[in-house]
Amino acid sequence: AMTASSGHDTRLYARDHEMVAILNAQHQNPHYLGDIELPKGIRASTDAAAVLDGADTVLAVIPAQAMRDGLSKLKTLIPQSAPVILCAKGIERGTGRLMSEVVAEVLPDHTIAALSGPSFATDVARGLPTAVTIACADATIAEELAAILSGPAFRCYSTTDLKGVEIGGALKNVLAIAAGAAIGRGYGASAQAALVTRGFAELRRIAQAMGAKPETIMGLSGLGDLMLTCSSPQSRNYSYGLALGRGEDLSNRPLAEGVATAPIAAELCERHAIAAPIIAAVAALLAGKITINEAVTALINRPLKSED
Ligand SMILES: NC(=O)C1=CN([C@@H]2O[C@H](COP(=O)(O)OP(=O)(O)OC[C@H]3O[C@@H](n4cnc5c(N)ncnc54)[C@H](O)[C@@H]3O)[C@@H](O)[C@H]2O)C=CC1
Ligand SMILES: O=C(CO)COP(=O)(O)O
Repeated sequence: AMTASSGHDTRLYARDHEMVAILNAQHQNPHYLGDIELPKGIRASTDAAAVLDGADTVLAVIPAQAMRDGLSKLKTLIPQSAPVILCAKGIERGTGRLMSEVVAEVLPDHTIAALSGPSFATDVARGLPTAVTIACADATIAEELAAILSGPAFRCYSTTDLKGVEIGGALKNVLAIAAGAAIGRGYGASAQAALVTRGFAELRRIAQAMGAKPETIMGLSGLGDLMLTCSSPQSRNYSYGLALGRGEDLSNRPLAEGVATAPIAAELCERHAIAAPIIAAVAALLAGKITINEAVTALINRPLKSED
């Protein structure tokens, strides 16, 4: 919707024939976006070759855990000259790879960029004002992509800090589960603010260890998306946490990327001796190893330390 609103010829590949037919005929995507009117310029198809033929830029909007498989199937169809913009927020389970590292393995000769920041799909589709960050190691390409994607209500900042952008996007989902779980369990807004703030300290620590820039973590793709995702039931990760906290049934829920990212993020922190007790608690909670009450008690009773 954002590229079409900015006047670009926008083609969408999807596997679901019914969704494609409805999108082309009614300019809506009822299952994901309700009755929101999408730009008429979007043309959807189940024919990946036709969609990708001659594309100048490719946006990869596949869940993080399916990114390797999804792009592997399409790799011969993606034009060599087209930068691939990753929109998934997560760390690959099993390998611990960031999405750009996964894609570098699948499409080693392509320019890779990542688009991230506080942006609920429904807000963007409605044309509500949104600001995000696009990262690419090549500053000129990052600026070009920011110009291409920006539109009347969509403002795109650019950076060369690909890792920083990816780490923020992946970890805010894990922290949103913690925030939602605390609210769902009835711990209140003060506990929520404490979890988000100390979760942000963990994010900063991990980012520093991975060589990301502090400015990126303080920016839209870090703090910005953390604020959004940890405070709104519109977030699937936050609402997953809410349901967990309330003891609700967790089957058949929409995608919550933090569920898959939490264990691998916790493992990476442990391996690199980075203190990340909230991320570790989310992983343990999701694995059924501890209860929310035990997690909160353990966090609050950790040895006292300086606030860094
Ligand atoms: N929905 C949102 O507000 C935002 C989502 N994101 C990120 O975008 C990524 C995707 O999220 P959503 O689109 O919301 O998820 P979704 O679950 O709503 O849709 C994902 C789509 O990918 C398709 N898919 C799954 N595996 C595939 C494969 N192997 N090949 C081709 N298609 C495949 C699914 O059929 C589905 O249509 C996630 O990492 C999410 O964190 C980022 C910003 C905002
Ligand atoms: O990343 C998002 C907004 O920036 C969407 O968050 P959820 O995946 O938690 O819905």
